[in-house]
Amino acid sequence: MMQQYLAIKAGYPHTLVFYRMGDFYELFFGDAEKAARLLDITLTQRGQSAGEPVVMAGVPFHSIDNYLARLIKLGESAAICEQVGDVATAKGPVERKVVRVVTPGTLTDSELLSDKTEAVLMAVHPGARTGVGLAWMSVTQGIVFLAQCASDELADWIPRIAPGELLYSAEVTPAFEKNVQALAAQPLASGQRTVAVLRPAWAFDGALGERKLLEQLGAASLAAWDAQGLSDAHAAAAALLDYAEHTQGRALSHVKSLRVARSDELIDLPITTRRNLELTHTLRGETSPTLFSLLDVCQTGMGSRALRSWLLEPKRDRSEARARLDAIGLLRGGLGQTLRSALKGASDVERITARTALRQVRPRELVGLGQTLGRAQQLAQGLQHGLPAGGPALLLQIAADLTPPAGCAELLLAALLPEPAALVRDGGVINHGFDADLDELRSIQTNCDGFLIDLETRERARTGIANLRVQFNKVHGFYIEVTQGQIDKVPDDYRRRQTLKNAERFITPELKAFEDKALSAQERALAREKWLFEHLLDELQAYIDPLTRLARALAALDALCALAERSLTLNWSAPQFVAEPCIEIRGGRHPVVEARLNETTGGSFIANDTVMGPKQRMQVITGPNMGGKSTYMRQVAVIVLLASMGSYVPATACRLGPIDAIHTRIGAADDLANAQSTFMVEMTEAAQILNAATPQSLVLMDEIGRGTSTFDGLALAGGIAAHLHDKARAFTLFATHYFELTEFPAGHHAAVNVHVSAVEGGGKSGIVFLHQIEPGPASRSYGIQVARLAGVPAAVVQHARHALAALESQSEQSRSQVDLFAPPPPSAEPETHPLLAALRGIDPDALSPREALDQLYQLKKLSLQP
Ligand SMILES: Nc1ncnc2c1ncn2[C@@H]1O[C@H](COP(=O)(O)OP(=O)(O)OP(=O)(O)O)[C@@H](O)[C@H]1O
Repeated sequence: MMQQYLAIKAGYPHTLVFYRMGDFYELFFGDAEKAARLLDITLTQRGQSAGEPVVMAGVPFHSIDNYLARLIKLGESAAICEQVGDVATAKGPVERKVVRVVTPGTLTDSELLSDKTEAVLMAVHPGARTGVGLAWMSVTQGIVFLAQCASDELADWIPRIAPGELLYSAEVTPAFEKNVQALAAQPLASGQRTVAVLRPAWAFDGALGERKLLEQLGAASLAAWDAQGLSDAHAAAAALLDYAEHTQGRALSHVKSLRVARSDELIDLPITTRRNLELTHTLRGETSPTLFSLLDVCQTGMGSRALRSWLLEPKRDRSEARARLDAIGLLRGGLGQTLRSALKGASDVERITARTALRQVRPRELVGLGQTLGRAQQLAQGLQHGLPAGGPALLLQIAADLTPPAGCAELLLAALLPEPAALVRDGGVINHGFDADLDELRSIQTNCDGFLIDLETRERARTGIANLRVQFNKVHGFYIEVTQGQIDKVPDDYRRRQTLKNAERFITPELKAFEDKALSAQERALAREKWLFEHLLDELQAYIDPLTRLARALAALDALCALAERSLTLNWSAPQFVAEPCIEIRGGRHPVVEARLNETTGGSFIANDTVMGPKQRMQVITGPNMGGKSTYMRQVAVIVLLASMGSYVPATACRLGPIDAIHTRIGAADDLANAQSTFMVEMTEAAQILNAATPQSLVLMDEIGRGTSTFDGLALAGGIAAHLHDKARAFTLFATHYFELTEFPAGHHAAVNVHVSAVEGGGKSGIVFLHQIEPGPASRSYGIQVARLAGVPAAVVQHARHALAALESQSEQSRSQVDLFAPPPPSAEPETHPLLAALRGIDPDALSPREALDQLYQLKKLSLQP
């Protein structure tokens, strides 16, 4: 057995091999030690192999999914090795084979996957020059995507595609490998990481990739997909498909779609933008409250996944968004609500279809599929009824695709019990009346008692032995028992089976025949069920294409109905796309902040207008902290994004010109993992934006420059604003605390000042935020009031007031003469402890970690003074 194990393990050196032994999956040697550590299971030792004790660890077969889920979360892969030979006839260990490999990028099992996200597998292959070929897919979705990009663009593509696994060739340059590993190591927006997987160089072959793609598509040329000539992407696709087939243990017959992604096709949403706008994860990494959590009222996992990809991949071309808006417009009129109720509880047809193609589907999933097909039929009819003649093209297409393939639902209904066993292995899956042989085998089992009573009655009558009994025991099987006193009445066809003290036991040819049938019936019924199930899977292969289309139609309908529902519930309106460059929003709101306000304080959100066009491309936004600057800027970006995906928007009206990117530089988070300081991160992000922004980009800059000293920061912020205004000419929202920047519009014709309003005097904090955007610069910054509101000690606030007064009184003179940190006169405040004075002298943002530590020691020392 160890020989067999080692031979199998040799094929999966980097994967944990789960080796089936009876009711357990066992892991051996290094795998066992690793699994024991990761899964907290017990290590044991048994026997010897090559003179060493065999170290092993096992998990019960019925709870394997649970362990697999944990391993996958940790980025590990597992090869599942089953017994495939016949236990009864095997000499030596039963034949075993790896039937599937479960890896983070190729999950198909509904038990291991979240129903709202895809597991994505990706391959990258550097070409002869500087380009890189990319290929990616989700095995359950069945679409292969190809792209080619410059190698420095990989850093944009990988986080956007967010693969669970990233394949690369064993023969790339060390620099490329280092880059791939560094990109894989970066946490994704979800907090998950990508696992980089080394594959043999021969797997990355362009010609092989092209051939494999043609085979999948059943086509003679890739021209129809505009995918010819992308040899680096083809090479990546070769490795991608090879690996996916290797993990699934079979060809991927359901993968029949191909798409070429071009970097200029989508609105650019860099990972920083996704993070800052809190699209799918909050800045803390939670999935709610986010824009997606607010939008996602889908009834099915398929719908949620579609909606998510619409949100994260809006197209620059507006035709898709227009089609969705038309559809939503119609669904808002009551039809959407009806369809939503009908969608409730529908099965995940997309995943079930993929799993059917991969022959991994479970009986209950197929029953769910059968029921959902009935529902799809109703939905198709409901839609066709509800649509006006020539009604929205998207809905007409969905209605056509929703019509189930003829015969499929009927086949499933006829073939499967309404509540089948979880696994075919246990039997109890195939329906009654579907197969005459199975019915007979089953009737033997169920009618056993009836037959025996009937036989007993007949034999009593035939022999005249009144106390004759037909019975069964495990050792001797079926028999007819006759007491010694009646032996002479026994007919000739009785064969003696066993002699007891008071009785003889006989068998007859009829009983023998029944015995053979009954004893093997159960086994045969099980074998027959397995065969029938496999046969059913064969038959279902013919339906894979229409089922895949139906799944996409269901998903799209669900997502559209969700958007229609949101637009009604949250009071959103339809955006209008125009050709001239502009972003015009009337009564815009930030949907997530608004919802949170509603929930928590019941307070109402103050709506704001935004008007930007060729003559007014930049807004310099000033106003107090907490005044709503960030919220205002984000709401503009969110509204632009929602419109671009084809959703209604939280505004009373919205006119939108072409948009190619949304860039954001907001907040400051230390990138500790990459040992970059706050300021370094800030400047790196700013540099990326300055290099990428175009006149069709929307740029959000929140307090740029605050990570360094005032003069540095101010100088940098001014330079950045000038570049965005003069060179990039992007639509820019520029929030700043540098009052000096309010002079910027005077010298730059397309920039204007706006401010968030606040009034002094109200409440105990001395300030009331109105959250209203108004023209012109803010009159003052209210920083000290906000500090007081936040609970900064009164002495510090008082000190600050003093310093501020000094600054203001000297504002006409040179600023450098003002000593910001000069202690206030003794009358204003009692004498300060040297510790406080030292504390005040520290600018945390300007310190290196080393200096910070030194300062800490200093402070500690000072604290000991009386
Ligand atoms: N338009 C609005 N209507 C109602 N409440 C708002 C509005 N805008 C902002 N708020 C509330 O004010 C809070 C602070 O807003 P925001 O973070 O945008 O302020 P800010 O000016 O960017 O502050 P800072 O400069 O400190 O970052 C929000 O969390 C929200 O609760």
